[in-house]
Amino acid sequence: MFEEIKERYNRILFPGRFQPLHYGHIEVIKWMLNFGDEIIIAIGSAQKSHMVDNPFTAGERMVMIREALKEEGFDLSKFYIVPVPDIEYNSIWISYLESLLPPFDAVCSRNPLVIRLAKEERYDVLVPPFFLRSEYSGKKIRKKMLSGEKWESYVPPSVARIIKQISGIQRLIDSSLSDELE
Ligand SMILES: Nc1ncnc2c1ncn2[C@@H]1O[C@H](COP(=O)(O)OP(=O)(O)OP(=O)(O)O)[C@@H](O)[C@H]1O
Ligand SMILES: NC(=O)c1ccc[n+]([C@@H]2O[C@H](COP(=O)(O)O)[C@@H](O)[C@H]2O)c1
Repeated sequence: MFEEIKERYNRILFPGRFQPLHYGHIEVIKWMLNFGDEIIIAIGSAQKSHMVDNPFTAGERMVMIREALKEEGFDLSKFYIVPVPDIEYNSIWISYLESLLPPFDAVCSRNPLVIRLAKEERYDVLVPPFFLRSEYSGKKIRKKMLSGEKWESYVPPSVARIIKQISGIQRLIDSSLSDELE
């Protein structure tokens, strides 16, 4: 049986790490706007940066997301972009989000843990289709950055520009090195 999805939500929560924001996220955002009036983009793992899986700071990710939304022609007044540090307490993560964020009435994610936690707190969950996941994936984009392959076409131009301004590729390379010096 299909789960009931309301036709329209006031505010949809979209959590992610956005390391970095890529065109897959842009497609998910376009898709979500068919279901909701406003979107809260929660920048998860906000405390993490300078790591091979999480190279960019929450502030850098916030600027990337805002600039990309502007560049892609979205109406910024429909968006909240909020950094959210992780907590070591999954069972209260949704209440933690409720205490930090504007009220939301649905959650959009493909992450099984996020889906589970949202459903347990009785939120409607919107699961987007995969948009060209073979290419639009943070992990694959970071891998290309590390191996010197072309990565720029997978992210909006403003995101590529910001990554270059902050010497993000060198940071990623440095983050991947061990301290086992010869
Ligand atoms: N190409 C895509 N199509 C549909 N959903 C996507 C796509 N890429 C990411 N998502 C979804 O967007 C949300 C936020 O994703 P996230 O910021 O972790 O990006 P990611 O590409 O999955 O990154 P990583 O590979 O670093 O885990 C998750 O629910 C994820 O499943
Ligand atoms: N206990 C917690 O703090 C908790 C639980 C579930 C998801 N999250 C965060 O939400 C974000 C989910 O994003 P992804 O779907 O991109 O993994 C991540 O930053 C993840 O760490 C945190």
